[in-house]
Amino acid sequence: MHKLVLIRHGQSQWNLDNRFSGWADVDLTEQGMAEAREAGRLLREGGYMFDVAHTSVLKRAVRTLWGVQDAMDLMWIPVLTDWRLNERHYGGLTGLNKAETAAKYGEAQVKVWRRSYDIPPPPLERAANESVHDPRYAALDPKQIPDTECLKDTVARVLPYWHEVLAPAIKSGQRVLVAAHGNSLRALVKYLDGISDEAIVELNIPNGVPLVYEFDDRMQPLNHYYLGDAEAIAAKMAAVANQGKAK
Ligand SMILES: O=C(O)[C@@H](CO)OP(=O)(O)O
Repeated sequence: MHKLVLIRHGQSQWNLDNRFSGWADVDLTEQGMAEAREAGRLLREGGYMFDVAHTSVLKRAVRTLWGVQDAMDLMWIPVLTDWRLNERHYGGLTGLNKAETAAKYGEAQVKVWRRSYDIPPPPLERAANESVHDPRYAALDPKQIPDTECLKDTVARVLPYWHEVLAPAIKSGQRVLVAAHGNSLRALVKYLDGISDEAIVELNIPNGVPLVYEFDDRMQPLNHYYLGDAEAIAAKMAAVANQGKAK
């Protein structure tokens, strides 16, 4: 049996401020850093060990990984960063307050923008898209840099990373840790669990909680579970869902 551990970053400043983040490179709050260290403590106490870690090119995921590695005394393992694990690009909603956006456009519209499978938020104007000039994306074909993304678009970049990099590593026996984002992990989980386009709308991933997947030798998922207190995790998931309420 093979295991994979996924973790969404801890609370970011824009999670706290309830703003759409997407590719904006927002840092963790003190609480977010504490969540990362607590996740590392849970993993260490659960006897987990990793040979390699993968994360996005956004500092909230990178710093969460560092917190986990530090708490596990695993700062020495190889880390690969890749834009394909980035958060879903939030287009023209990036930086806006979610509750204010719901008050303006309605909660139903905000839920469509946040959670629908194939309806993207309004796009950024290319001229306003700072990622185009960001050195971390310099190696990409400019066409690969999105102006907005729906979850389907995120699936289309996350799954090649799964098939080309993560799954072969896990199958070869490597113990892999992935620190990423709410929607890039929803993209992966949708694929692993065969979740329908309709059902994925209701799936919310909590900040800073290890999510363990078990696979058979053919990399078919057998089981998955969060580590930690079930009630606290359910409350964190509900809090994520409620961020789109007008208040
Ligand atoms: O703002 C974002 O980029 C994401 C994750 O924090 O938010 P949401 O849960 O609204 O998709």
